[in-house]
Amino acid sequence: MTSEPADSAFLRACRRRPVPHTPVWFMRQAGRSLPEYRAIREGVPMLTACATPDLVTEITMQPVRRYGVDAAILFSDIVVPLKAIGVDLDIKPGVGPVVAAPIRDADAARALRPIEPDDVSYVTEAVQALTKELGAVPLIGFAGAPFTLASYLIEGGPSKNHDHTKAMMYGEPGLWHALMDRLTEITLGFLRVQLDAGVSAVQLFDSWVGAVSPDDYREFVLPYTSRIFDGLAGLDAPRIHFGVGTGELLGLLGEAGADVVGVDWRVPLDEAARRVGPGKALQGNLDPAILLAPWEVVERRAGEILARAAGLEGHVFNLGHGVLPGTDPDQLARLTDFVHAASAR
Ligand SMILES: Cc1c2[nH]c(c1CCC(=O)O)Cc1[nH]c(c(CCC(=O)O)c1C)Cc1[nH]c(c(CCC(=O)O)c1C)Cc1[nH]c(c(C)c1CCC(=O)O)C2
Repeated sequence: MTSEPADSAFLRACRRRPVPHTPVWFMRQAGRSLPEYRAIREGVPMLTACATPDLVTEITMQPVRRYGVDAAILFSDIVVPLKAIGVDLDIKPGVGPVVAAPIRDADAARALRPIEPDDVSYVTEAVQALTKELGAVPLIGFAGAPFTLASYLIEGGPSKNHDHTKAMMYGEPGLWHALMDRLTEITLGFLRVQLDAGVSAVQLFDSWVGAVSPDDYREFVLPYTSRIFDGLAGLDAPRIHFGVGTGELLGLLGEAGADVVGVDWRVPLDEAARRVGPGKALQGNLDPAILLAPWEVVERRAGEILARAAGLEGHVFNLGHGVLPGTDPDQLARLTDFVHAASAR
């Protein structure tokens, strides 16, 4: 039995140390797939829930109790720090973040001020309560990466092609870099608040960055993600970097400086390891849609992922993206047990 997060299989795998079993957690493990989540959220808007420490604590704990996953992830959202510094936005059920006045000019970009710990005191409070309640189970903090935040701010909401975002990137590079610079400071500030409060690891979600080419990533995104990981170096807390559709960017994600690279389901883990390069642990990468198939299919596919990961120095089992709301929680419970048993050494 371990008693400190420091000895946990999750943190050991992130650091590429030997583990008793492959650790597992699920992106969006807290959320609509859980009946106890739907019950507690009834009548409470998403951003209100994120700003209420008791609710954050309870919702974060729900999947830990139910599944026995190897890590908890703070219940929050990538737009919480933007709301906290005064951006007029909301999270619409079934849609996602919606921004009242999309940012398309320099004045609007200049209005984005750095975040102070007092802006998100509810996050500090929730993290402190959670680290007590979790005991030996590590808590992952997170933030949205500048590109993904920029996309929501510039488009005004979810977007398929990120047209306005790219129009600014290519057409007004000065404005783009000024906006990314501010978002980098906000992201760093929000992650530091969580680290100061006691999270054991952090994940940077650059969910939509798969929309750009490698050359454009290097010019328009890499300077900022690198600055974030450099700013969090030497802290003892592993840094995870995740995006969707990043097959062609994996080498650059490795360059950005995280300890762990999250991989979606499009690239097998052994091939992902070659693309990311040496010295990194990998996280992933079951297609969340597979959980909608019968258990026998889930088991076979999860076994294939463990086999692909067998030669890696550090592997954290996860999905390639978040749990789909229609997922049967029993599938996730069985999957957690299966990964633990099949990887036991
Ligand atoms: C792009 C992004 C967002 N938010 C997030 C990302 C990056 C991860 C990813 O790529 O999925 C990050 C996020 N959002 C949420 C978490 C909680 C922690 C977890 O369990 O993983 C995390 C890590 C809670 C949430 N964030 C949101 C929900 C659903 C809100 C609800 O339950 O009403 C949850 C549980 C809302 C949200 N917020 C966002 C979207 C796309 C949505 C879904 C909209 C919908 O389908 O209703 C923006």
